[in-house]
Amino acid sequence: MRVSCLKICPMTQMASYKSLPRCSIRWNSNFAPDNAPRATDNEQWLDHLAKTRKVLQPLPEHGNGGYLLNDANLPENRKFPIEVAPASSDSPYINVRSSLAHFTSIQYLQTFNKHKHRQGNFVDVRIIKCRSGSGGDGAVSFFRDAGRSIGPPDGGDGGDGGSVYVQSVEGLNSLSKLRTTYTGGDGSNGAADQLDGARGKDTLITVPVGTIVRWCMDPREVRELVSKKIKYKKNSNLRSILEETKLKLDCTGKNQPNCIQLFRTAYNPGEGWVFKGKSKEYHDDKDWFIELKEKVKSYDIGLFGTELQEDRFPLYGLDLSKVTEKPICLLKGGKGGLGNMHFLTNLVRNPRFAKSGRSGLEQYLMFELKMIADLGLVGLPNAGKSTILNKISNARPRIGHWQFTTLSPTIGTIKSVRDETTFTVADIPGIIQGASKDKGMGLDFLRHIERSKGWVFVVSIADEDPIADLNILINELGGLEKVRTKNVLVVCNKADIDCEKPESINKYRKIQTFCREQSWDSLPISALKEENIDVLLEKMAKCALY
Ligand SMILES: Nc1nc2c(ncn2[C@@H]2O[C@H](COP(=O)(O)OP(=O)(O)OP(=O)(O)O)[C@@H](O)[C@H]2O)c(=O)[nH]1
Repeated sequence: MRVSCLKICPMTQMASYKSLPRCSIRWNSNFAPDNAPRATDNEQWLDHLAKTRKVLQPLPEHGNGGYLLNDANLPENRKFPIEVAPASSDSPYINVRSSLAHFTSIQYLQTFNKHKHRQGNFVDVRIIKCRSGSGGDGAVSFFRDAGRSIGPPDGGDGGDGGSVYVQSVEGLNSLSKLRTTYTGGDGSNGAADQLDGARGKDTLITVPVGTIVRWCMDPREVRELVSKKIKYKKNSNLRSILEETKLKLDCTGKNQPNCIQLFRTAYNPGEGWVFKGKSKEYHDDKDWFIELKEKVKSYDIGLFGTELQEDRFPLYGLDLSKVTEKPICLLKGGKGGLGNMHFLTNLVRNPRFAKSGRSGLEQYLMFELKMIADLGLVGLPNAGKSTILNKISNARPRIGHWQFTTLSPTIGTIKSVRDETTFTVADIPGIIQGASKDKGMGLDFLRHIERSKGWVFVVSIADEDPIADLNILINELGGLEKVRTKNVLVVCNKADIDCEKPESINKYRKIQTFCREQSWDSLPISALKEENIDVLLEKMAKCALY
């Protein structure tokens, strides 16, 4: 029995249907495997490579940003400040310098890891080590049979390494279940009888919709770097050190850099051989091997060129704001090495060498979950945000009379009374003065309302100066300019407290005037007593949907 299969010779790039022998099958000992590349095929291929070397130079032109990770996936906040340093004339890359704070997460560098103390299982930032598999080595083997002690080379190619993929799916709402490391399987080595090695197993990272994947530095390296800097600058804080430390990256992109170029640790073109029997030194002395290496160099250059095209990661990250139909490749596995059957020529009769597989890629990637809610509730701690969400939706965030009862965001879904359309509202932890400098719970949770259409400011009318509270919130959120990019509604909660007193009315009037100047809507409510909730819902729907 013989199995018919399609075998493509990487040298001739020609495909032919031939019979492929399988190990357990007895067959005519006078015949070597008939689909092995022959000496003439191989010579033609090697000559062809030598002639086409110029065509296969590593890609000097700036690619369009990779085959999968293209512009369409860039997040909205893609414009973080970068300095583009003019690349040297011989470099095919654009050098980009940007603050380390853009490529790391402060949560992972703080000794007190805030994310571990949140409510429930909610985790919205993870730094994950990803490694794609290495390609297997080509095999050095010769056909043998009863009547033939040594036949033509029949070593198969190594299998390709497994890749790391990511896919966003519905039904998940935390990154807590992600592993700390994802590794693609290594490709198996080739074997005798022209058997190619098995492909390494791919690995898939499943994340919630709304996750952004960014390239980042090894957190251990960043921690070392920061601790060294803190020794010299005693008074500086973590955030300012990250802001001041600039990171230089090789990027690609036509006019503007858009992808970070990743490099594999592997051999130079023409190198990367696996020897069996005789050593590398023995072969390096031989003219025929030097000549062969020169020719194979072209094959390697072509291979490295393809890798350079594929091994790129979007500078501003990969935005998985919708369900991804097919998994997206983050890190591609290494290519398997060529078996010795490809090196039989009229001059090289017994190639006791094969090519080794290409290494995989190892990178740290930061997964950041940005929940996608139509409206975000923002307010100082204790303003009554959770109470509002509790009253208007089925969500049950924690409510308490102490500050920072809410430690993680909660999303509630609301059905508009008027036209039955639904919208979502996110309750995030309270913001205090200095939150942008990491005071209180910091501003990390803002990521969850960054993409919201509207922001609902909740102030407590029972507080001494609600207008000052509103200004604190606006300043911490980045100032009026930034706030104006959203639909804004200002809700004065706790209107049941001292509602008849002229001071309370005055406080509300001041807010009303301020809002009118900004063309924002405002209204007083009592979430606790459910007063004015219907009007609130109507105004919220307007804010979220129009
Ligand atoms: N009198 C009165 N009390 C209210 C009203 N709304 C909320 N409260 C109370 O205010 C306190 C804080 O309410 P929360 O809803 O937890 O406030 P929060 O803004 O979510 O607070 P953080 O979780 O710290 O951000 C609770 O004791 C509520 O019962 C209201 O309309 N009137």
